[in-house]
Amino acid sequence: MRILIKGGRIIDPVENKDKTLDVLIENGKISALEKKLAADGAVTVDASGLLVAPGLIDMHVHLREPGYEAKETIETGLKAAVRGGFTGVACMPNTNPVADNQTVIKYIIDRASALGLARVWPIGALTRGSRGEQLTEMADLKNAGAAALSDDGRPVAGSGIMRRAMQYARMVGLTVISHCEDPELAAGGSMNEGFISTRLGLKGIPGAAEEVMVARDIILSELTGCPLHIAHVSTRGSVRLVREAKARGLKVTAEATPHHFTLTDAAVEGYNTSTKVNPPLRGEADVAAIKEGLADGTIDVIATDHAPHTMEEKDVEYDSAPFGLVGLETAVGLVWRELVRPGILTPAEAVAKMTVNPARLLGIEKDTLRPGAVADITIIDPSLEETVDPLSFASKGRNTPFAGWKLKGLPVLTMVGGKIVYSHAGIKIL
Ligand SMILES: NC(=O)N[C@@H](CC(=O)O)C(=O)O
Ligand SMILES: [Zn+2]
Ligand SMILES: [Zn+2]
Repeated sequence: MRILIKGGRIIDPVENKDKTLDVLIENGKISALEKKLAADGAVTVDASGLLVAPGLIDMHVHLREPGYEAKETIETGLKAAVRGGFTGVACMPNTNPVADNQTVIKYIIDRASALGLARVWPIGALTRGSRGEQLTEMADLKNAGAAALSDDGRPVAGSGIMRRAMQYARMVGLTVISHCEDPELAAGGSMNEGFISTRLGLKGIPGAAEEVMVARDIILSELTGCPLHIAHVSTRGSVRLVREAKARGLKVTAEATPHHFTLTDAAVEGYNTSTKVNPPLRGEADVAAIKEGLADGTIDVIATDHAPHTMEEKDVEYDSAPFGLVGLETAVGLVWRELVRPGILTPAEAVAKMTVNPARLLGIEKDTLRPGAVADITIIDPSLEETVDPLSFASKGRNTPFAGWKLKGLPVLTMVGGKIVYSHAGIKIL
């Protein structure tokens, strides 16, 4: 099987490339990258006017299987991933049972590879049952294929256990991904603490609930030498703490989600439970700081924190709804709307935050379009515009705050290992 992608603008942040070239794919690999390639008998994709990037990676996804298949399965989650332009995702361990042992990690890997959609890198739990009490067998998790360690979904409340977790994670060579939330400061809250929470009569979660833990984990990363990645940064103070940590040369990285750089807590007015997410949507100064952090490199990664829930679970009073919103199928459109078109990031910078940067953190090689590389490729049409329709999602989750939004700049083809796993109806394949 040979595929020729013709006339696209190649964006390869690793090779520092941004120019119009043809790409030939043979036997699952990129075999040539040149001007005006000819390949008789090859399937040809007309990519004129389109961007051809290394396959996008979303390093923060909740696939929900095993245990919560009513919310999502590995299959529906990966269908959503490829439809969103992602050739690979890292999935969080807050399943049932928790991914705190080899069996669950291996199950996820086997199930995903049998599907042949996007690649999956499971993240193992830091503590047993993510209960924050006893460490997991981290070396076993790594041997089974865990790409990083996290108790995401729950904060690690105790500083002592977090310190020991980082010591062991460092020994086995895995990054710790931290969901930074002080449980006492956040207790009972369902949205950002501020003027709007007061007006809506909802209990707030202060930015400080995140920031005290970001500060703590940076201090523990320095103490232990363990690489630390801060999940879903939502406040100006967190951005500042990460910036300072980097300036001091610490091994600290961070991610931001599309919802946190697009929406403020004003979106909660109307009590749409699809705006209920942890950490909560924050204020305007926070959104501005996240954009600044993305632009100046403080925030290395864009990740969705795709968190599907059923309609029944979300169709309740705001304060009793579960936290989380889906993101896989709106991510690229929001990146283009909020970051690329306004000039906050170049296309290559945006692509780097969704390819090589998360890949390096997870210890994955595939992140380039250089000949010889595995053909994981995402094609984006910067001028394609569509209205977000949750009913058309491949995900089981319909819980998006972006329903009805017009997004421009969308993925149109996703290729994994030389196989086209998603293509938009509008793309020309001959
Ligand atoms: N982000 C969320 O609001 N929810 C996530 C958990 C998490 O990412 O902490 C979930 O698993 O539903
Ligand atoms: Zn989290
Ligand atoms: Zn999460």
